[in-house]
Amino acid sequence: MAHDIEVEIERFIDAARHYQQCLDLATQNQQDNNTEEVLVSNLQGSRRTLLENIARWKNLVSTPTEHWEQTTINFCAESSLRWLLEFNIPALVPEDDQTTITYRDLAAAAGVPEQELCRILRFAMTQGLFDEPTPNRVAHTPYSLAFSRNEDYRQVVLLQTGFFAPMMKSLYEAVKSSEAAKGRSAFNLAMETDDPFYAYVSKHPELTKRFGAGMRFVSSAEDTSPQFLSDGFDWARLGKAHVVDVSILEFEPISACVMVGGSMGHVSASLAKTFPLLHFTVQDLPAMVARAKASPSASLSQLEFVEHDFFQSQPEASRQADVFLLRLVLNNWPTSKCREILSQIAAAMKPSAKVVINNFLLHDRGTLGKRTEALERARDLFQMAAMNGMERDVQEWHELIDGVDGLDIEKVVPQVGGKQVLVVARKSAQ
Ligand SMILES: C[S@@+](CC[C@H](N)C(=O)[O-])C[C@H]1O[C@@H](n2cnc3c(N)ncnc32)[C@H](O)[C@@H]1O
Repeated sequence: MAHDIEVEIERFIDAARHYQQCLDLATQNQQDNNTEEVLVSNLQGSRRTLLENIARWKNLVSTPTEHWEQTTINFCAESSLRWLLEFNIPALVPEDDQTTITYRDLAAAAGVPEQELCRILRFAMTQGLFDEPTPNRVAHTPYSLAFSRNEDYRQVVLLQTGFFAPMMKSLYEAVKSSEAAKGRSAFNLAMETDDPFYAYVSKHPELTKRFGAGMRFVSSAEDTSPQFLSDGFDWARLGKAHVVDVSILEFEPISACVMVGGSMGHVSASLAKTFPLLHFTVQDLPAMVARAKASPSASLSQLEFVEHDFFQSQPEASRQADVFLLRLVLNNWPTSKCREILSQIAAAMKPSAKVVINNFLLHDRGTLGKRTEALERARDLFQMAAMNGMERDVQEWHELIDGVDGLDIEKVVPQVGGKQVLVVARKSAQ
């Protein structure tokens, strides 16, 4: 244990030294654009290493009592954050770093009681959110300022704290009352609805808006770009071919500069641009198809949108398809449901057709940094709570496909240094 701590201290000091060197170089400001790119990437790397080290340290040095204390801090942090963002407090604090606002003026501007505001802000300040540089006057920190400058960031955190958090907290009740056996999830319990997750979100405009903001924010913060899908499968070799993409993207259009042709069917749209000989049939439920047909993607001649429920037999036209593409779909469903979806596809496949699955990959325990692993596992728990879905590791992808009559796995390709995986399957020999 003492040795572990010693090694951890050395790692931490190394990362901190590296971080400081990067900062020093950056402030000397004598570099050209190329050096600046390297510096930014080095800074990013050493910042992440520091965060990973801190996560390991916390686990290493905390006693059970301190973990309990941390849990108290965590749930207060979550609820105070929601309170401050719902009342849009960040937008009411002056952005200029020389200017501050009194608690009284801030409370009046937000229309909230001064005493509650003050108590909630003083807790939030312990988490790096806002500051009180002189008594009774509130100022921004870089963290609180980000909410005032980036509305998508505010919306995505409101989605987490106001919608995802209650859903995650119902995981216990969901298992206790065997909701999965009734086709329901923790989400159904928390929201007191029988609607499936996506149907519920699309019926609630405020939630749909928050999801749209969430998708924009996540696509700028994480590498979920379709580039890996484009590079990882030999699309060019198909020549003139027909691809059935079994789902559209779920929520509001993302700006055309982020995703080719708007978000509706953005993955097919992006592949269509790179591989002009491919023709795409993009399927989804009726409401999604109606929205897609009204989006900019509808004008692309290589794309057609078709209503289809993937638990039903594929339309006759799919029998000529060369590829069935499932991107970020199967993690939304438990294995038995995934097999139903894949069986419908297998039944429609011509002998030379392929199934291409693009999803997140669960890495083996202990092979990633603690914080990265926690985020990956959190994504898996989110799928469990929302839709009884799951993220899968390499073995689980094999098990899933092996359990589908008429499909054989061809290859599983993890993204090097990334979060994604490509699973390619072919029709079993008769
Ligand atoms: C996570 S999104 C897929 C995202 C998209 N493929 C992408 O890569 O961005 C899941 C999609 O599955 C669709 N979906 C859910 N149930 C469906 C069903 N029974 N049949 C067809 N599509 C369905 C939803 O409407 C939603 O568009």
